[in-house]
Amino acid sequence: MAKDMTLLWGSGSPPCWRIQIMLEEKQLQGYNQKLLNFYKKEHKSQEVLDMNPRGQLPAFKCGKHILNESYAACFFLENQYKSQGNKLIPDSPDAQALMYQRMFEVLTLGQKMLDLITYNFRVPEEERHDSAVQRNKEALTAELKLWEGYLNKTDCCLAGKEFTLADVLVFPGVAYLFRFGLCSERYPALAKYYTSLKDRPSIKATWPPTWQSTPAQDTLKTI
Ligand SMILES: N[C@@H](CCC(=O)N[C@@H](CS)C(=O)NCC(=O)O)C(=O)O
Repeated sequence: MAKDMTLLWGSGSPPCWRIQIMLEEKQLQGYNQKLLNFYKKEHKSQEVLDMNPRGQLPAFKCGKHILNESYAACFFLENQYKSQGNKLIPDSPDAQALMYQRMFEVLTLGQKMLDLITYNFRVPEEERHDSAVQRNKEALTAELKLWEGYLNKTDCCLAGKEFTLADVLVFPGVAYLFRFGLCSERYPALAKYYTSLKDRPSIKATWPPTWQSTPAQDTLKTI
């Protein structure tokens, strides 16, 4: 069945990584895949646009179904392959409620992270303001404190002891924070979460290849 799936992806992109982790968790190795280069603008190629008119990655096709949103693809795979590989939606109402809550809350964390990390790429030099950077820093710091609090209250994974869909969707963003220099000492619960999951087979097998060959950055080291 995995032979009927195609993933166009970019290295280091959290949304792409989510689908890769999901495919591993569901034992769907052997899918067709193509690693594209953002710097060469390969995500704007006709091949991608045919699957994703926004020219963004991931672009994922499963049989006749195109799923360009990482959340949509992960939910679809969990539902279609419920009994294959790891079950990622817990039955217990407590764990399920926490899983849904955290997986959607991370969209806010992701936005605040990108507001700061991508500021210089997005905003032309003459329009940049130190005060805007400072505001972005403060917003991200406040958000990270919330996540520290959440992770201090759980055992290992976001919704309890079991690895769930929330971890598939959130872990790549947390890894991205550390890739951009988040300080483990100032954010010990996030660091513990990152360390405890980074060697999970589905995550290790899909670690962004460009992160292995290029040095980490220090954009977030002062927050
Ligand atoms: N909502 C999408 C987000 C996809 C997305 O933002 N992809 C980024 C890479 S992380 C991209 O392709 N950016 C290039 C662009 O927008 O031109 C998802 O979660 O799948």
